Amino acid sequence: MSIERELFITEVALRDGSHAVAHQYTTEQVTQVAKALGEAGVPYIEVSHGDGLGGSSLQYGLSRTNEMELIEAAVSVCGSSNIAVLVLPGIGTIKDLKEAAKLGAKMARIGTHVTEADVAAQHIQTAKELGLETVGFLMMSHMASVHKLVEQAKLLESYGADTVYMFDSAGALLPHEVKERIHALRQSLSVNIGFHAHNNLSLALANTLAAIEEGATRIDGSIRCLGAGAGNTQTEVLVAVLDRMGISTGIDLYKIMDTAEEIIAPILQAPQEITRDSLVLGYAGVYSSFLLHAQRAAKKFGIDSRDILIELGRQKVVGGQEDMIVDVAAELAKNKAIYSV
Ligand SMILES: CC[C@H](O)CC(=O)C(=O)O
Ligand SMILES: [Mn+2]
Repeated sequence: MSIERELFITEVALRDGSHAVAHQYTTEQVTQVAKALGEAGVPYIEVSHGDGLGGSSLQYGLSRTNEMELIEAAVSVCGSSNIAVLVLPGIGTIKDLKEAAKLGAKMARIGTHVTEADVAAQHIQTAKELGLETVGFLMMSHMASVHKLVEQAKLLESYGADTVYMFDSAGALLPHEVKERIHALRQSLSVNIGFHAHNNLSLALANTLAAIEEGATRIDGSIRCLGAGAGNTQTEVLVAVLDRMGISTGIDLYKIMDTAEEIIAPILQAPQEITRDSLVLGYAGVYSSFLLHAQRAAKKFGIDSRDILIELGRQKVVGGQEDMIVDVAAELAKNKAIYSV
């Protein structure tokens, strides 16, 4: 039986949420979550290291479990849902992509920094050749003008992406800025438009609704907000709100709420609240996945993690420059020592 959906939700807790659990997912956890999400009727479930295939490293954080094992486990229990994998060219390789496809992944989501779309060409083309539904996405979209965003999105479309997403990776955008950007994308592209929010300024749902109003039909959610920083648009809340708006997602509201309460809540290492640090991510426009790295560096150097995040925002540090977090912390600690004598 085919389910009627006007809007397609990709659940990202098993990928974006990997940042929040320091990439420590076990096969048992992924199996339990993917099975429940499948039963709830979630169309796409993303499973990968937080930084995508191949992300397990000292730079990004070592995974507890090989992600191919997690993908295989999710595929075996997800029913008619599709498993998606995330790939950042430069981290994830074509070989990783082929391996994930062989294990049964059905969607590839290939992303770059908002000004670097050209590095995604080969990965997008390969994903299409592998028969995968293919998403191209642009991260840290608050850092580019609307004109630049559209230019880069058109490149992703020209490489063959079926859908182009705008990612508000820092949770820094305000609703009117989301509207303007999604409107421009909708006007300029023929493919599906998607949106991925972070809740650092408590705007994930408002921004998501703004994106939908402007024509986005592919939306990322994280159940119980399990994602980097303050997490993403909370899936079960989004499903309820869309239902009230008369927009069908094909997701069973009771089942997704039960999954959040009974399966996800016990996995959370800390409540997905907007803490002072996650608030600063949105305020300063810093990549949400930097949160735990900055907190660790703050502890090591005896300084306030907010100062590290503000400085990273000032220096416009982007994904892939995680080593800068320690450099910035060391510099701030040195200055603090100099000025305190
Ligand atoms: C893969 C890096 C990053 O976490 C992708 C993402 O979810 C974002 O930019 O928000
Ligand atoms: Mn994210």
